[in-house]
Amino acid sequence: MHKGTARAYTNIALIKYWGKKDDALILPMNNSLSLTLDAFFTDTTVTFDEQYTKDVFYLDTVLQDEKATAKVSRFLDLVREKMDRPLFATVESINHVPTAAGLASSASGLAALALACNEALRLNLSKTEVSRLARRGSGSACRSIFGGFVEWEQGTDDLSSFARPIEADRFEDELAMVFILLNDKQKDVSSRDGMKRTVDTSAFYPAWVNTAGEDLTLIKQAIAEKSFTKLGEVTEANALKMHATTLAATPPFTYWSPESLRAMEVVKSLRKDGLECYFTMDAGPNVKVLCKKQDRQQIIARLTQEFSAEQIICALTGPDAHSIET
Ligand SMILES: O=C(O)C[C@@](O)(CF)CCOP(=O)(O)OP(=O)(O)O
Repeated sequence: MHKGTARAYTNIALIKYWGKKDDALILPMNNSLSLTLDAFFTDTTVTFDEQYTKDVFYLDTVLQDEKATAKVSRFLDLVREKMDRPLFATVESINHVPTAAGLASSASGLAALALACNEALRLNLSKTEVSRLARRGSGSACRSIFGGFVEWEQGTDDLSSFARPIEADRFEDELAMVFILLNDKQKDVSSRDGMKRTVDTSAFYPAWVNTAGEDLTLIKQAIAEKSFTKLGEVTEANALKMHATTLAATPPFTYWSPESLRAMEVVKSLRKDGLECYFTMDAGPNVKVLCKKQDRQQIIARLTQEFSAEQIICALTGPDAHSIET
């Protein structure tokens, strides 16, 4: 029996990954850059055992169905390629994410699974190699191997596509991200399906790829200069451009709900009142507010006038993924 447990944290992209150059290897069209956060993380235990006759997957102690287990098995097959004697495994993931949140925890989940496999099988993979492995599970997961600011180098093949931490002289410690959780009934298009439809059909998509490269340069300058204004402006603009591509897809779609739009307007009015903050959004209706750590209490106070307290969750920057003793 080979057992390992690891913890990995959620990351939110400031420069988005939105579109694959290679679906099978999960190679992106552009580099992305994210901030790893401390408030949401996944603990994953993987146990490989000669006795097991199939892969089994528990998420938050609930036995998962065929489809969810198949996704984990596809990932485990990558690990089994590295084993002299391939074994089946039991995977147990606990998401420390508010369940009502509907927050995508696939990034922290797959990152934790990759690191847990490295521990269980004593593969002695470097963090870069674990990031590369996690990428094969879910693109954004490769960024959750590292804490703070992280850049995913798009690369040109499996070997050259992985994430690396960005040295920022602890600028990340001056920041906070306040989540506005807007649970909408509508079934969102998954990020995987959404980006595929966009790449395949959206007239706006080529412009997105071009400007994403420029935005990355600008945001790295902002980090180097510790300019929060520049960081926020580029982050907000990049998210708006990414979401604009979905409107020109066939069939068109958007992740924005009426409440998302209201939340974005609230962020703009906070800025007008001198409380500097910027929003970003991913493949769902939730709105994430990037602000200075020192302003977070004032911003939370204003947001709880507009939304209920349980909809507001504050995160600070988070650490590298790491193994944990169970
Ligand atoms: O995180 C970002 O850069 C932006 C997004 O969150 C969406 F806004 C994309 C996440 O995509 P992911 O779930 O990693 O897709 P996969 O590779 O098909 O599994």
